[in-house]
This record gives sequence, structure tokens and C-alpha cells, in this order.
Amino acid sequence: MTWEPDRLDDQAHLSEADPSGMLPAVAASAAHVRTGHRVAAEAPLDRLAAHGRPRAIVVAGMGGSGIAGDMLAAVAGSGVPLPIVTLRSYQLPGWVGATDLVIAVSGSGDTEETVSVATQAVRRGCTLLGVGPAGSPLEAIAVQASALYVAVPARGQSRANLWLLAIPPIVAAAALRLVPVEDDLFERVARSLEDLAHRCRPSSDSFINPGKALALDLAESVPVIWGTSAATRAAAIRLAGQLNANAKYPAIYGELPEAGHNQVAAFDGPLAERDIFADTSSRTLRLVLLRDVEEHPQVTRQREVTLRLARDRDVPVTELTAEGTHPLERMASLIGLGDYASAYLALGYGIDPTPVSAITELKARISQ
Ligand SMILES: O=P(O)(O)OC[C@H]1O[C@](O)(CO)[C@@H](O)[C@@H]1O
Repeated sequence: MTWEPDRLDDQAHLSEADPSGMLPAVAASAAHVRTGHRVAAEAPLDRLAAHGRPRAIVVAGMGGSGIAGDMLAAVAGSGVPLPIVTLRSYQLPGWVGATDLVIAVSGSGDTEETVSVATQAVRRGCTLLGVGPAGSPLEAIAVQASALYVAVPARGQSRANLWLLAIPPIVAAAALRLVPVEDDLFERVARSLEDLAHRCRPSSDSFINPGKALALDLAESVPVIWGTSAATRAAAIRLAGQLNANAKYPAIYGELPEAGHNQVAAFDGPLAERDIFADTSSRTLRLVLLRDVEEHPQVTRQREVTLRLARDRDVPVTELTAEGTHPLERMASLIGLGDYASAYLALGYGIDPTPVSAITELKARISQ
């Protein structure tokens, strides 16, 4: 697998190497925002308010579906009057009980960790909301428990259905008056994703295409991706996951201020060392800073100083700033870009972005 940047502007290669259509799936993000909003609005999520405000919200989901919890927490912001916890595991924590809301999110509706948590939530008498496809085991659990279920038309890999899965929990939290959602928010997000899809379209060349430009930055490096707020943290987790799954690429995510207490030390380590005589920059650590317009003032200082520390040590840096007024818009600006970049990175290496054979093999082996 060699990195060949010219592949990114070779239209025949871009379609042949992407037979299952990851690039078109990314381009469908705006449509998914609109559909996700519509199906959530059609579900009687107002019924959630009848139970009163929950003590806590637990969002259960794995991989590309678990991000829905991080996105919900980012939209709710630090002033939210209850904990919003993302659970990426089998076991519902002991403190979760009948006064809590558990939102189980799964693109297949059949992921064992998520199904396990949904089952425990029903047993404990929690309010359950399922988000997944129609006819799935997750839907069966919700129906059996007379719980709410938002059926989304998710097809293919869950990570290609992020917006279908992430919007319903936000609509649910809005029904509970926990998150600020203006009437036109989802349409604004959809329009910004449409604009991004136009700028990142395959026929747009690398020198003006921000998705291809980011893939070129990330190639032949080990990206260390930091968020600087809840919104850009969610985008960092998403970008790392997309690089793993689409490009089969290593990526490390973190967030400031925490990364300033550990990951920053890697600027002085072996992967940050550049051999000026080597003809490749391969195995070089690259810092990817995902900035937000809303940062804690001390985090802004930490970001500025760590940027200088990286530059002083010749650690290459990519800095991206989230755009938009609402946190959901800001996440969309970075997530949309990262989704394109991860698919282009795969295609630049001649890798099909869709199949994830190691994950499939792992799942098959544990089910035996
Ligand atoms: O959305 P689901 O189907 O629950 O899957 C969760 C995660 O697990 C995977 O299917 C891989 O195991 C990912 O594609 C996905 O992000």
C-alpha cells in the first residue's frame, strides 16, 4: 500500500477504488440530517416530557454510533442541569436507575454491547429510547418494553449514517428542553454540509479541495488529533474513528487541557523526531488541532502554547477551526471535512474505504 497523491485527482481511480460508494455516502450527509430530523419529529418524542426531566441521560452506542452521545453532550453544553454520559460498553453502571433516560443508538440495531445495555435499561425500569433501523433486535426490545423507538433508514456501514443516528437524540433532548434548538438549526446544518460536499466533490482538484488537502496533510504521518471544546472533542473522536475505519490508519485523539498533561510529551519522542536525511517523512507524528470559537480562556492559552511547542520541535501541525454559531453547526463543519479526508486518504493509498475486515473478523470470532 503506497501513498500516491496523484490518485486523488484521477476520477477513474476514485470511482473504481470506492466500489461501495463511501464518497457518495459522505455526500449524503445533508440529506441524512434532514431525514434524521423528519423521522425524529414524526416519532412522539414529546412523550418523553411526560416522565418529567430524567436524573441523567446515558447514550449507549459503539464506534460510529457512540459519537451520537458525544455530540448530544456538546450540544447541551456545560450548563446542562443533568449528566449526559456516553457508554461504550456492555454494562450499564450501577447508579443508573428508573429515573434515568437511556438512549440506545445503533446503525444495525444488532450490536451486542448496545443490545445488552438496552436490555439492562428495560430490566431496571429506565426510560428507554432506541434509535436504529426498522425490524432490528433493538427495535424488538423497545417494542416489547413499550418504549420509544425512532426507526431510521440506515443502510450500509453505521459510520456512513452518522447524521441519521445523531439527530434523533438531539431532538429528544430538545423535547425535554435540555438543548437549544432553533427552528432552522437542522436546515442550516444541512446547507453547510451541502456546501462542503460541493467543495470536496471528487471532481474538484486537490489544490482547491479541502477534503483532499487534509488527506494530503495526514498522509504518511501518525495523526494526534486534539479538540479544544466539547464540540471539537466530538469531532476529534469522529476523525480518529473515520481514519481507522475508512483508511485503516492509526490515529490518536485527545483534548485540551488533558492532552497538555500527557500527549504533549510525545513531541519529544521517537515519532516526533525527523530524520532530515531520510527521503520520506513517514512515521512522523502530526498534531491536528481542532479549534473552536468557544473555548475556555485557559484552553485557548494552552492551544497557543502547545502550537508553539510543536513548531519549536518541527512537529508538523494542521490547524482547523470549527465554523458556525451553534455547536451542531461547528461539529458538522469539522466532521464533514474529516469524513471526506478519511475517504480520500484511503483512496490515495488504493484502499477501499468501506470494508473493515479486521472488525468483521473480530465480531465473527467473538460470536462463536
Ligand atoms: O451502529 P452499530 O451497528 O451498532 O455499530 C457500531 C459500530 O460497530 C461497527 O459496526 C463495527 O463493529 C461499526 O461500523 C460501528 O461504528
